[in-house]
Amino acid sequence: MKEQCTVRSILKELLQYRKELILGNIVAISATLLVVIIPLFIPIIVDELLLGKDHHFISWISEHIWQSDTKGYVLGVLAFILFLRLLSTALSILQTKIFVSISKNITYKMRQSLLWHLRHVSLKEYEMMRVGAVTSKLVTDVETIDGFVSTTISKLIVSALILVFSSVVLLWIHWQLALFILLTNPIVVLFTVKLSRNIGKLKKEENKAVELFQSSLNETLELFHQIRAANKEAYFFKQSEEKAAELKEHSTNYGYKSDAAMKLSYLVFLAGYEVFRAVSILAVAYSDLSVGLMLAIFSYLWVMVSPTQDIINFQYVLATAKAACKRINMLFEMEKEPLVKEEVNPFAAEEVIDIDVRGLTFGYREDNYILENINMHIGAGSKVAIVGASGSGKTTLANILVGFYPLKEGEIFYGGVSNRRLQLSTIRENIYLILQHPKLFNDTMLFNLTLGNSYTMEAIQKALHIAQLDDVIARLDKGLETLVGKDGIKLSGGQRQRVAIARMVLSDPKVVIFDESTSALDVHTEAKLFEALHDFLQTKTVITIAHRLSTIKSAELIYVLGEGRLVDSGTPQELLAKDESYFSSMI
Ligand SMILES: Nc1ncnc2c1ncn2[C@@H]1O[C@H](COP(=O)(O)OP(=O)(O)OP(=O)(O)O)[C@@H](O)[C@H]1O
Repeated sequence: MKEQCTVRSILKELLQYRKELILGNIVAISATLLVVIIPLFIPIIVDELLLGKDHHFISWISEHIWQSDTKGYVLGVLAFILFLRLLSTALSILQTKIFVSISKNITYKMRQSLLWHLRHVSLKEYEMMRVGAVTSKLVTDVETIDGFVSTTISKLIVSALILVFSSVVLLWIHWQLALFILLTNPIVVLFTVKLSRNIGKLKKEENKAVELFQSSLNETLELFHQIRAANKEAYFFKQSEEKAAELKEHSTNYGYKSDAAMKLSYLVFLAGYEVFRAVSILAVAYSDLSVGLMLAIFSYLWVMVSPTQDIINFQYVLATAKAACKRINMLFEMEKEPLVKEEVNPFAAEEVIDIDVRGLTFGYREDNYILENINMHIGAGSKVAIVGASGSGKTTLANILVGFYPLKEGEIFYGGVSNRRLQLSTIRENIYLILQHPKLFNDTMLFNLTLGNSYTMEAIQKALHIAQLDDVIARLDKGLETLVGKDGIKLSGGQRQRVAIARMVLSDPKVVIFDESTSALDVHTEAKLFEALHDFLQTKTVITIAHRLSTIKSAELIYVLGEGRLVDSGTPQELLAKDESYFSSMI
């Protein structure tokens, strides 16, 4: 599906199912025709068997099929009508199966393309994203589209055909009466077009209220631990309750107003129906219309009720679909990561690579630079540290190096290839950033280590050993199969950091960036960890960001950041030799 939701794009998508649509409509039309012809039997039976008027039907049956008395003919026709209804029901079940699978396929594709878009959304968009708002669009709004698609394909053509068929029969029975009925019908449709516009707006407001409620609840549940720690449950749940109350308001508004609008439209139709009935009785009194045919007209008027209502409702469904599309498009409008045509992949080679940063200037907002004119060289296989006061831009620099944000000013060369010629995802695949607060999935320890990739048990054991986790796993009741709880709540901060390190070992990247990744470990465990990591990191380019001297004392080169600028650099010995270096102040 195209990355935009419009009624036109949905209809275009529908055309992909031409064959199924044609088959479904043939089945649907057959199912309807079978029931629509039933009212024709009534006038014939009434006129021929009760009023003695001849329509040549009974005489035809007695001549070609079988001879019987009144009772026999009535029972025979009854059996035939029941058979028609049974057949029609079977066909309409088949029709539903065909149409439901088309509409579900279309909405599945829409969800698929929304998920694809979300997967490629830039980190900047993601940072401001409200999860509840996104899920409500993916669930509620796409469901609204589903309603539109299924109504359109299953009802529109069939309803139109029934109306045409019934009109032809009415014209055949009594053309003056039929013209009167057919010409007054559009008034109902016009009346409903007006009403449906407002209903579309109400639906949009209702879906928006669902979104706000879902966002608020999501956030409250996500941060429940923090909320409880701050003893703020009452405040946050009250907020969700308020959103639920607003949702109630909007749903009530939409629920009863849309129903009232449909009922009003139906009332106008029924009023017309009563008028037509009265006029039909007059037609029997003042023209040659027979009582049997008058009953047939009544039946056909009744046959027309449901398709007319479907066509009326279609306008409401169309209005709500347009509203849902507008909301879905908000997701499609989210900026994606830039697409770069990649010609060379410096990471494809076996060797370890260097990183060269030239004139890097960056701000999360255009008017506020966090990093200014950074130049640094990180040699292939070297061990470099970045230090600086809190807020000086170290994490921002790490995020840029690992390809989280596209660059506007300056360039970074990875193994001699500019970032402008590389997809951000390629950079991320090869450079591993270990965060200070790694996120864990509410799944098993094993899943949190492998993230769904398959590794040999030997590789996993080795990674656990390097990350100083073997004792931790041994103490867990189900070992690697132990569930770690929401965001790894069952593990300590230091254990979570070590899980992230084990993940990195398993993924075996070319470059590793530690961003305060061992800050929660005691100095003794940290030392043991780096000792175990020593051989593994030997062939990799390593960048370490830390506030603690113990973490970076073995670095070959140290860069010092101050308020977004590179203020100093050198070996630990060189920096220590200076009286006023930031590095000296760490001791
Ligand atoms: N995603 C973001 N959007 C907007 N501003 C941000 C974002 N991340 C960080 N900043 C801002 O950028 C500045 C530098 O933050 P950064 O996290 O890079 O510093 P740091 O040196 O790593 O600090 P610390 O040592 O405390 O981790 C801060 O002023 C922060 O408010």
